[in-house]
Amino acid sequence: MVRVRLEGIKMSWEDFRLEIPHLEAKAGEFLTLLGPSGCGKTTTLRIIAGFERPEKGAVYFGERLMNNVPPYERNIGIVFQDYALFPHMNVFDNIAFGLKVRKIPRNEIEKRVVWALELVGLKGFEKRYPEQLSGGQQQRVALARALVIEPQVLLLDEPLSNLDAKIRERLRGEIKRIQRELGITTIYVTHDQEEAMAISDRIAVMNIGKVEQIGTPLELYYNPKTEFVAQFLGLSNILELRAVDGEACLGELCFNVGREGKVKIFFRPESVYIEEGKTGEIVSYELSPGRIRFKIDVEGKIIIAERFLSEIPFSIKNLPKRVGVRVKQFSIIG
Ligand SMILES: Nc1ncnc2c1ncn2[C@@H]1O[C@H](COP(=O)(O)OP(=O)(O)OP(=O)(O)O)[C@@H](O)[C@H]1O
Repeated sequence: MVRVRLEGIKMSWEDFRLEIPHLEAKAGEFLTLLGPSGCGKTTTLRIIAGFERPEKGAVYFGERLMNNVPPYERNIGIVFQDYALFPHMNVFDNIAFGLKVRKIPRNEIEKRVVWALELVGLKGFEKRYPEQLSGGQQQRVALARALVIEPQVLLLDEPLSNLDAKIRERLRGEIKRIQRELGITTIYVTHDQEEAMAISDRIAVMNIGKVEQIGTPLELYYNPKTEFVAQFLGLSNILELRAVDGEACLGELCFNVGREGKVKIFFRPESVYIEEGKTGEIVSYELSPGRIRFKIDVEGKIIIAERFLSEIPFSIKNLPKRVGVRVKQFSIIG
């Protein structure tokens, strides 16, 4: 297990600047780089892999400075979005390739390939060719190929984005299980917030070449530091209010903020509770299995609330025009 650390990284293309003063994946950690297309996730991963040389800054694996170590000597396993298997080689040879290059003895290669195939649930597929495999199976082979060399760091660049939703969900569970089992430091790139939340120990949210915030999925979800992070991770309510005597109010809906002046208050729809009362007017609602999402107008501002159907004190057929609104968990951003 090794810690991966970036210090003072700067890199620029014509119309893009990547700037990462400090970013660290702890030893054995599953760290995800999450952000919209073009924010610099892949470039960051390529710098860690050694495919890209930053103009400034340093990459460390443990205490070792890696800047001048070429990719093939960094002992990393990499999986890309498009599998990148060799089409003319069967599964066994695809997985064995990196071991052959390293001149590992034949019997050791066989043992390791069998181990890797079992790890990814593809025992018995040795003789198949990539074209005889589904997308999900091809990606398992790519994962086995990355792991068979026993890398100290695993880098995954959108490995699931070419797969359909069901397989994507199953495979992400397996990637997580394997990562835990091997305890391998893993850096994962995705633009899918749900995937990032499901799979990561910590997430670094990136935007236009910068890391906006890093934290556990729950920290980021409930305590985002910026509007970008709040909005990127899901539906959010953000209210700009003026606090007086430590309290910021929108009509009857008050927040104890412990400060004066302008504040930006953030809360998730599932932190909003609905009760009998007159705080706001129901503008619309949407049903999904077992749940209900309301838009409620409170003093001219729309608040989104989401609850289990069993939690609201009214029948849907008999919803009142006005309801009481309470927010149980909020934070201040900006
Ligand atoms: N070799 C290159 N030459 C010029 N510009 C590049 C190069 N590689 C990346 N870029 C630019 O750097 C920016 C960041 O690209 P990068 O691939 O790191 O983003 P990303 O967050 O991984 O995006 P995506 O999710 O679309 O893959 C983009 O504007 C891209 O066009």
